[in-house]
Amino acid sequence: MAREGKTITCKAAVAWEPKRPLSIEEIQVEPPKTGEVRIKITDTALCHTDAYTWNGLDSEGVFPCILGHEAAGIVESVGEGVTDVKPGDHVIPCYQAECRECRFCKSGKTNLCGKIRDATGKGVMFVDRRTRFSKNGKPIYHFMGTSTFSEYTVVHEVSVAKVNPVAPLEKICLLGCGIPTGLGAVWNTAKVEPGSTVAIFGLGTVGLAVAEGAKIAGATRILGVDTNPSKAKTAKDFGVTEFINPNDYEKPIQQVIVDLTDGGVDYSFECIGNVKLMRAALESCMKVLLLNLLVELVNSFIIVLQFISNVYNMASNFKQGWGVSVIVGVAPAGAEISTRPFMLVTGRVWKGTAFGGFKSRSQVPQLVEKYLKKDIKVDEFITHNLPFEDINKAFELMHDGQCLRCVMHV
Ligand SMILES: NC(=O)c1ccc[n+]([C@@H]2O[C@H](COP(=O)([O-])OP(=O)(O)OC[C@H]3O[C@@H](n4cnc5c(N)ncnc54)[C@H](O)[C@@H]3O)[C@@H](O)[C@H]2O)c1
Ligand SMILES: N[C@@H](CCC(=O)N[C@@H](CSCO)C(=O)NCC(=O)O)C(=O)O
Ligand SMILES: [Zn+2]
Ligand SMILES: [Zn+2]
Repeated sequence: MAREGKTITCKAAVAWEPKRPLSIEEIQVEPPKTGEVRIKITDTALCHTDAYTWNGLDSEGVFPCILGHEAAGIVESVGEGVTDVKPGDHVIPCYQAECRECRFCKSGKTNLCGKIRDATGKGVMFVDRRTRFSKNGKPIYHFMGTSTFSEYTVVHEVSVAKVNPVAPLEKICLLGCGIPTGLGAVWNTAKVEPGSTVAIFGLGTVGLAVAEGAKIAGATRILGVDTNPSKAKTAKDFGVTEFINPNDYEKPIQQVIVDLTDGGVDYSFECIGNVKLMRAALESCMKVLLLNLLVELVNSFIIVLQFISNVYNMASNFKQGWGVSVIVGVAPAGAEISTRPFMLVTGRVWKGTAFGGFKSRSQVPQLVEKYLKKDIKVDEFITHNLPFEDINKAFELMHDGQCLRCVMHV
């Protein structure tokens, strides 16, 4: 409390420039201004997107900056006008804001908020377009409005989800990005229904959360695609029913999936960030050929009841369209997707998702409650724990394909 209103000097992992190892530095963190909250970060994990920006692949990347956006902590102090949280509250900083007042928030059509997005994209705070971080007077920019690779960070009130203090911060930090993204891609964006067939490209935390979400939604076949053979066992634990390594096949991966599933899947999810695989995911979706339908009909005459049931199923397939493919992965700056327009004309639907379509301040606390009731997995995604000082090792672990999530205790 004694630090309230004063600049704090603390440790942070600074990204001075792309690809240069993060450097643990003593930095200055200014007090929060109007509508802002200063948080003591207790635990932070590394998401692939941090590595992506650090690699210089993000068109919005501003350096020097403090990366990190999957974390939990305790409110240290609040700026003027902040009413939603107070010092001592347990919180998850969210990279997607929810102001509940802007056109986007009120639309009911998106989980994205327009209020502070422009400022967070430029690495500054909304109220004065300046950064709260510096080292000996040199500004250090914010990242995704969160910058959790620091003992203390300043975020906008509209980006703070207040959570049940009973929940362990060292676990629920993961609910700041990867897990909600995967679950929400299935539940909110694709709206997978029971009995569906699903294909997931990329079995990192996001892809495995998609698998878990699909299993909970009642999908009966869940195909998991990854070039890392060691993912086969983990994938099964998260609900994947068939593991596919594209390197084991001569054919393009979409053909492998179409052949395995009698025409394609109902839903596919790209969780890698590779535009070629985004195309493959779309083209893995169901194509119902007229010939298939005729064969089905002939077979159906065998038993009248079966006929009625098959006709009903086919009719519902028509109503549902022929497959929804959701882009979750974040592609490098400048990359573009392509496919034959015919793929869409004949019924496939291409969608994308940010934070799984969840409204951050309202729904992250609900996900924490789900975790406490053991309705969703979280602990199982934590494969490594490291002291904050070893943050560069977390990047190496992710690069080597050895880890799902590495939590750093700050
Ligand atoms: N849209 C969103 O809101 C959102 C949120 C979080 C993460 N992301 C993005 O989702 C993606 C996944 O994130 P993550 O943290 O799970 O990453 P991760 O690095 O842990 O997992 C990626 C997986 O893809 C596999 N892979 C890589 N190249 C492959 C290939 N050519 N074929 C098949 N498999 C391949 C890897 O082996 C790994 O298992 C990233 O692009 C990340 O930036 C998006
Ligand atoms: N800044 C990049 C795009 C990065 C991106 O797409 N981020 C995802 C979240 S990744 C979380 O790990 C996202 O939600 N985007 C929507 C948003 O940032 O508002 C670029 O400029 O291409
Ligand atoms: Zn808003
Ligand atoms: Zn993330």
